[in-house]
Amino acid sequence: MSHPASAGYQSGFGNEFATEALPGALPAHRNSPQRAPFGLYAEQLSGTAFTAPRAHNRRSWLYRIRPAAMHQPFRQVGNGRIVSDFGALAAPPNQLRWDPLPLPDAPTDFIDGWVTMAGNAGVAIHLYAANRDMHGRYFYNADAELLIVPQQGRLRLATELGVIELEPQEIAVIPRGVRFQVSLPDGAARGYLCENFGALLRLPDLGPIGSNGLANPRDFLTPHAAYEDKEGEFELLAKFGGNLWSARIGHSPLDVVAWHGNYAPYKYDLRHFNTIGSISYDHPDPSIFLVLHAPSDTPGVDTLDFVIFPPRWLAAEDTFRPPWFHRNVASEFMGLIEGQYDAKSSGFRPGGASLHNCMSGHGPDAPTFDKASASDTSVPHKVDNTMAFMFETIALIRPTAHALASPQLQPDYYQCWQGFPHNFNPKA
Ligand SMILES: O=C(O)Cc1cc(O)ccc1O
Ligand SMILES: [Fe+2]
Repeated sequence: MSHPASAGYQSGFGNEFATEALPGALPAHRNSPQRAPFGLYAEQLSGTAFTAPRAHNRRSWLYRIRPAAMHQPFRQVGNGRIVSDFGALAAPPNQLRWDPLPLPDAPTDFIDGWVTMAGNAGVAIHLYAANRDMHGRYFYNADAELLIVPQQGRLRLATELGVIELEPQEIAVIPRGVRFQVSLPDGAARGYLCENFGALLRLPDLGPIGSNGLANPRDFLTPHAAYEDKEGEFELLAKFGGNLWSARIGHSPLDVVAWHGNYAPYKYDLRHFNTIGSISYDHPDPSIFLVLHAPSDTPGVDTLDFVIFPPRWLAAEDTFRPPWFHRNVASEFMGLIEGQYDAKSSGFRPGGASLHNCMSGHGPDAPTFDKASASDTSVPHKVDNTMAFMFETIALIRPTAHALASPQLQPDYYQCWQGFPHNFNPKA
């Protein structure tokens, strides 16, 4: 398998990067010289407490044409279909599944295209569907870091710290506070978003797996510095305290000419995931598919797990190979980027979503159960052309009113677990 090299990006997870779009723009050996090079303003962007332990401390130094403080006052604007209060409704214990969100008819940019599906204190889960570029409009999120999972159409993420070109089967993370603008090279785009309110996403420990495997750090890519030196009548939009606020700004805020530090956006190609599984018997817990997680203060318990189900070989003998029937203390919101998910024969479509909340029974649908119960497990089988994912959290994932009233909600989802025959025969 070969994929394009990391041309145009700096590689590594959480590294101390250093990059300048103009040679000499990055001050040497100090952050805040009396006068920064080329008349730039030095500015620190902190993503963790100043005193966070070194291993978790994230901040970057930005050398920019104008300080970030230079804009008109913010005024509150409508939140559109973005919801931040997840306590208002009773969350049903039903298994829920949605068809894909249709692409919009009216002109809709990446921010206007957010529809909040569900959330809790640790995460907010949205879909986006958009058909036009953010014209003269820049956005930042003071509430969370933003995990972007495109499903259809590429995204061009022009951020303060450089440009990320993103396509389906890749993900990006934009740190809290980083200003950015999204354009759509394919004219339309759709996908999933997860706001992470908890600890910053990090790579999991590997335990007995050893020093390599799952998502390898070198496959995470951070852009080089790139800046716009542009004056005009622009809008700076902020998501702050759950609400949207708008300010006029007379220049592009993407004016960072050089930066260094470890608080920066990144992308990762899910096709590079080193998938590990059983080569003897039994289907392991899905924690082996963990890409990134946000740990809580309790060891082993996460406020967000980002898990994928990539193409892989199934080789376990005398084993029911697809996901088993189960109930978990964790709550699971799933999406499908491409192909078919191996626990479901139909109905879970690319761009669609499902929600199996705390202790709600779920697992293979009836046709999948029948097929896997009868398959020949003496030969390996490749699950191919597929990419599903899961946002899993320790807290209940509470669907929004919109999600529960959505025309995409499948009222007959429960049917896929009806009609399992009574096979029990104590005399067999
Ligand atoms: O519900 C799901 O499909 C996700 C899932 C997959 C798996 O292989 C084991 C447990 C689990 O929750
Ligand atoms: Fe599950």
